[in-house]
Amino acid sequence: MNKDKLTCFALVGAPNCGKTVLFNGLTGSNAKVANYPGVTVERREGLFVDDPSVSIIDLPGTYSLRTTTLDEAVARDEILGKYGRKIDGIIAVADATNLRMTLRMVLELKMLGLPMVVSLNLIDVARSRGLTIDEKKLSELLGVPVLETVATRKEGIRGVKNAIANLPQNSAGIDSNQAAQLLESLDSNALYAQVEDILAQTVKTEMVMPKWHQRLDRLTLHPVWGFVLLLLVLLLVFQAVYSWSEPVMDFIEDFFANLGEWVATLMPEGILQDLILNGIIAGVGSVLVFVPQITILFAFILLLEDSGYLPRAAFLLDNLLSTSGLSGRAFIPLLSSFACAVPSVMSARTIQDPRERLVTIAIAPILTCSARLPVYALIIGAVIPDQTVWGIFNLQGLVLFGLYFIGVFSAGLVAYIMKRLARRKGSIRQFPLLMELPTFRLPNFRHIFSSLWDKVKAFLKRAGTVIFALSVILWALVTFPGAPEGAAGAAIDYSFAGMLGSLIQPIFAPLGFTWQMCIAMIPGIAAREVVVAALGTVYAVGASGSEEAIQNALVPIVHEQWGIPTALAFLAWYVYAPMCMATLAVIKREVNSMKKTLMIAGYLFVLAYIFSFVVYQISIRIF
Ligand SMILES: Nc1nc2c(ncn2[C@@H]2O[C@H](COP(=O)(O)OP(=O)(O)OP(=O)(O)O)[C@@H](O)[C@H]2O)c(=O)[nH]1
Ligand SMILES: [Mg+2]
Repeated sequence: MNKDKLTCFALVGAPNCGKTVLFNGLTGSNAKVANYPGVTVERREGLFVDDPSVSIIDLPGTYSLRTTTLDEAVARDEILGKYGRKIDGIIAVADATNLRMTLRMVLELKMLGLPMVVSLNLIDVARSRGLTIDEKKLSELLGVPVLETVATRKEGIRGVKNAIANLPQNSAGIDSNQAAQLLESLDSNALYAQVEDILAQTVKTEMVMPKWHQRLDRLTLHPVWGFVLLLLVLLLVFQAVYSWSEPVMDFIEDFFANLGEWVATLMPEGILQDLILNGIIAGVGSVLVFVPQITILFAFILLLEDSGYLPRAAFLLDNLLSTSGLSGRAFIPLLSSFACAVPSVMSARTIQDPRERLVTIAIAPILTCSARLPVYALIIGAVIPDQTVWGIFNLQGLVLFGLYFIGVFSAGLVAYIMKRLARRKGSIRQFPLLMELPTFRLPNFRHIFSSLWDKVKAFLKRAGTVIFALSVILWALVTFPGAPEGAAGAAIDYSFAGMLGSLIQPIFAPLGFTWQMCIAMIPGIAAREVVVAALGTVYAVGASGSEEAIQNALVPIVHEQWGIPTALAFLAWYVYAPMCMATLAVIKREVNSMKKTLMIAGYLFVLAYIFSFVVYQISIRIF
C-alpha cells in the first residue's frame, strides 16, 4: 500500500507509562520495553492488526510538548508533522498511578485539536495501591474516550482497538507552524490549575505505597547499603555467568566434538571434509559454546530492567558519576552498553547537555559488551585456574568481574579527563538529574522469556549467517594457496592468511601477539565475537592432523601455545579495542561528524595498544 495513503495515529505519553507495550499489542511488533523512563528513543511504525490501512507510531516518552532533549523532540516533531507525515490522530497513554504528571500533556495534545483516545494504563498497579479513578468523569471532562488498560496483560486492548477504529480517518491534520505558536503561547499556570481541577473531580482516593515498597526504596537508595547491594547484585551476575553456564557449555562442546568425529567418519578425507570440520564446525562451534553465558547475562539484564531497580542505581551513582562530569542520566545508556554499545549510543539521546551526551557516546564502547564475553571467557578459561577463593567465589568469575570493573573505571577516567579538557575551554553545564522513579514491579516473566528468546535467536542467527560466512572465507584464506612441493614449514605459513598475518604481526609484536591472533582480529572487526570463531578456524587448519584439531578445543590451545603474558595482553586489548563496525557506524550517525568518530576510534585504539603493551611487558617479567 502507498505509505502516504495510510492513516497515522501516534502513541504519545510520559516516559515509562507503557506506550511500547501497547504499541506491540496493537501492531503485533516486539519493540523493546523496560521499567525505566527513556527506553524508546526513536519513532517506530507498525500496521494496526485490525486494519492495515492504519499505521501506528510509537514515540519516545515526553512530559510536555515543550521539550528539552533530543528524544523528546522526536515526539514533538512527529506530532507537528515535521517529518513530512501528517498525523491523523493521537492515542494518548496516561499513567494511572501518576495522573498529575500525565494530564498536562493530554491537555496540551487536546489543544492541537486532533482526534484522540486516552488509554488509562497501569490501572492494575493503581488499583493495587488503593487508587480509584472515575474513568467516565475523566472522559467527560476531557471530551475524548478514556479506556482503562493493563497493556502487559492485554486487558482493555479490545476497547482501545474499537476506539481507534472509530476515530475519524482523514482529519484535516494540523498546521505545524500554527501549532508550534500555540504551544509557545500556552500558560503553564492555567494548565496546572486545570489539571488540579480534573484530578479533584476524578481521583477518589489517595494512593498508598505498600510497606515493602517503602522499605525496598529506602534500602536501594541508601548511601551505604545501597552501594553494598549494587555491588552484590553485580557480583552475583558475573558469578552466575560463570558457574551456572558450565554444565551446558560442556554439553555443547562435547556435542560439536562428537559432530566433528561423526562427520569425519562419514566423509572421505579431502578438501570438503577440511572445510566442514575446520572451517565451519570449528568456527561456528567455538562461538555457539558461549550461548549459555550470553543467555544468563541477558536474563539478568532483563530482570534488572523490568523490576525498576536500574533507575535507583542511577540515583545512587549520580554523585559518583558527577565527579567524572557525567550525571546519573548517563547511567542507563551506559548500563545498556553491557549488552551492546549500539543501543547504548542511541539512548544517549535522553541526555540534555550536548557535551555530556558526546562524552557518554565516547565512553560507551569501553564498557564490556556481551560480544566481548566469548573472548574474555575463552582466555580466562585458558589461563586462570578454576578455583574457589574465600570459600564462595569462583576465581574465574572474579577475574571476569575485574575485567568489567577495569572497563567501568577506565570509562570514568576518560570522562573525567574529557571534563577537565572541557573546563579549560569553559563550556561545561551540568543538569541535575530529574528522573521519575518508576515503582518496583514484579518482573513480567512472559515478557522476560520472550525478550530473552529474541536475543538468543539473534545471536544464533548471527552464528548461522555472519559468523558462518566469515568462517568459510577465513578457512579459504588459511587453506589457499597450499604449500609448495617439498616445503619445510607448515602449510598454513604459505597461505594468504599466513602471509597477511606475518605482515601485520610486527605491529603487534610488542604486545606479544602471534600472527594467528593478528589474522583472527581482522574478521573480528565485523563483530567482536567473530574473533573467537576465527581463532577456532585458524588453529584447526593449522593443526597437523584433523583428528587432533577436532579433539583440541580452543582453550587448551591457548593455554599451551600463547603463554600467560600473551593471553593477558590479548584480554587487555579487548578491554578497549574499538573494533566493531556497527558501533562506529552508529556513533557516526549519532554525532554526525566523521572527525569526532575518528577521534573516538583513535583514542580507543591508542588506549588498547598502550594498555596491552604495559600488561604484556609487566607479565613477561613476572611469569
Ligand atoms: N503492571 C503493569 N505494567 C505495565 C503496564 N504497561 C506497561 N507496563 C510495564 O511498564 C514498563 C514500561 O513500559 P514501556 O512500554 O517500555 O513504556 P514506554 O511508555 O514505552 O516508555 P518509554 O519508551 O521509556 O517512554 C515495562 O516494564 C512494562 O512491562 C500495565 O498496564 N501494567
Ligand atoms: Mg517505549
